[in-house]
Amino acid sequence: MAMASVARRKAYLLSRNLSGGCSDALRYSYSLTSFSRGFASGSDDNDVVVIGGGPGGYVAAIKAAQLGLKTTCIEKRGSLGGTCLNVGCIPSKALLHSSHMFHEAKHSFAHHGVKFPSVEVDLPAMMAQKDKAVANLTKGIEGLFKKNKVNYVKGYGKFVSPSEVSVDTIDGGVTVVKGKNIIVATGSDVKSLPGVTIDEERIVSSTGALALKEIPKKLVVIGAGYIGLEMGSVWGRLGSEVTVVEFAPDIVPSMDGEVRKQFQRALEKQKMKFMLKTKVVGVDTSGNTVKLTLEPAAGGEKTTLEADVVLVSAGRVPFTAGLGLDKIGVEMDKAGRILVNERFASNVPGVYAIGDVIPGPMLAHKAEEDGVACVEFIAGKAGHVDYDKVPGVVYTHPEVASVGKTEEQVKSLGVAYRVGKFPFLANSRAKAIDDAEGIVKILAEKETDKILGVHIMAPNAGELIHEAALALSYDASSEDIARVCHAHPTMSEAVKEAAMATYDKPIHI
Ligand SMILES: Cc1cc2nc3c(=O)[nH]c(=O)nc-3n(C[C@H](O)[C@H](O)[C@H](O)COP(=O)(O)OP(=O)(O)OC[C@H]3O[C@@H](n4cnc5c(N)ncnc54)[C@H](O)[C@@H]3O)c2cc1C
Ligand SMILES: NC(=O)c1ccc[n+]([C@@H]2O[C@H](COP(=O)([O-])OP(=O)(O)OC[C@H]3O[C@@H](n4cnc5c(N)ncnc54)[C@H](O)[C@@H]3O)[C@@H](O)[C@H]2O)c1
Repeated sequence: MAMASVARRKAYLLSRNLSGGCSDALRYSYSLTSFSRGFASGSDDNDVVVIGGGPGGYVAAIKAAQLGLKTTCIEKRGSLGGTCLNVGCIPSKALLHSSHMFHEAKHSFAHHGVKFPSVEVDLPAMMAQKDKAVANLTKGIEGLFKKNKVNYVKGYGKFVSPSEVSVDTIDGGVTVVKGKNIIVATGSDVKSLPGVTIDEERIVSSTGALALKEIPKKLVVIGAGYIGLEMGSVWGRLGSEVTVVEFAPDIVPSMDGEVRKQFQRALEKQKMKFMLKTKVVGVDTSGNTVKLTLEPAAGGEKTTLEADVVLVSAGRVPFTAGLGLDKIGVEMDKAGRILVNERFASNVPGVYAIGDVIPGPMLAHKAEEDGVACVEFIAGKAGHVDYDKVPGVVYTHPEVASVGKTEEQVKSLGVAYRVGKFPFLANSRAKAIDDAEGIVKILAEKETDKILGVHIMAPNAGELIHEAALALSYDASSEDIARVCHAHPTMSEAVKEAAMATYDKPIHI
């Protein structure tokens, strides 16, 4: 049965040549031979040991167990879910939602005919709701481990050999966990900036920004990326004056340029200030406020900026401290990322790596896909991840979501293309709910109409993008999307109309 489904998948992948002719068919052919060190049979050894219980690690562990492999997951923080669940995706989305509700209540409800005398923020209650969401979800993963018979060891793991991990357990003991195959899923940590010392009170990383005890009057954010804009939005909505200092000429440099411009305007309307092409060259914490010294990125006259709290969000770096990778000879690149091949195998036989600790987008869903594919390869099955089709979402309001290539990337490839756009101002659902700021933009190959990239700015862009992700994964054309019947009235109709605009004409504009 399993062989039949593998054969079907191989025929499918080869026939479709899915990701631009490179990875899928190739990855499949790797998967036909198991490069793993084999599986445990009756011994105490594990088939798979996973170091790190984040979205990459815990998903890999569950999938490995589901594939019948004896599996142990080692996690040092005492709770599962990694950065994402404990101090990342989930708590930030909880605060984004709560702060959005406050902002709506204060600024939009009356317009909809919903009035009450006053609205105020109860910050401890907001934080408690966030903490409850995190606690429930981390416990949920422990439940999934039990259900799938994944052995869970709480402690700090380090390699003593390519098949043995010594764990300093959180209750003070030491234990050695042996595995035929070991997956490193140790994630990432905040990138520090020279001369800017994070104390998680006045100079905070995202972790501190998720747990401030008071709403800062002035918040300065260093870095206009995902974290800076999301956490800047949270505190801006709650009343902080937010200034974002960005080294590059643009916010979220990886975003489609046209959508980015509209996005920046939307954030500026929400009173977020931007200082682009600017770098922080000094920080003085001696007074009651933090004083930042700034300089144009290209050099020039220095200026100062005061803040009650400074958020350092200038990127993240792979986390491999104390793992002993050098001891077993695992190769890494200059950025400290573990180098792996198409099967997530490092240069050391039996040692694999997934998620934020390897090259690729630092996103939870990408880490999960890595985890599943990695253990499928270990089990001798077909694994599949296409980094060109990983959606990205900035969860501000409006949200910005994209999948595939930006217009700048398409241009640089020299591909002849068409663009179809549709504004939410012409979408009936968006108008009905009075939340119509945004656009859908589709890029398709001129000759074949094959979709190359989709970019959406909309209140719920993070949900809308998956129609596009599916289309891209199936090599669909814009006409394929346009000819699918979309329910009315929905925001999704804007995707259909943008698709119509790509190969022909939209109806409603
Ligand atoms: C504020 C914030 C918001 C984010 N929001 C989103 C979002 O909305 N969507 C999204 O897709 N991504 C988001 N991310 C990124 C996302 O969190 C990461 O891409 C994702 O967590 C990576 O998963 P991972 O499993 O590779 O690593 P991690 O989640 O970092 O997990 C690694 C785990 O390994 C453990 N570990 C490390 N070393 C050892 C060791 N030696 N022994 C034992 N355990 C060890 C760590 O304690 C950690 O729990 C956000 C990140 C931040 C910081
Ligand atoms: N919604 C999401 O999916 C989400 C949310 C949060 C975090 N994340 C992930 O976490 C990672 C880290 O987030 P992040 O926002 O820290 O990084 P980022 O890479 O998204 O953005 C960092 C920004 O800081 C700028 N920068 C770098 N050095 C600087 C300096 N010295 N001065 C001023 N600006 C500087 C960069 O040009 C960039 O715009 C992201 O790569 C993202 O993948 C994802």
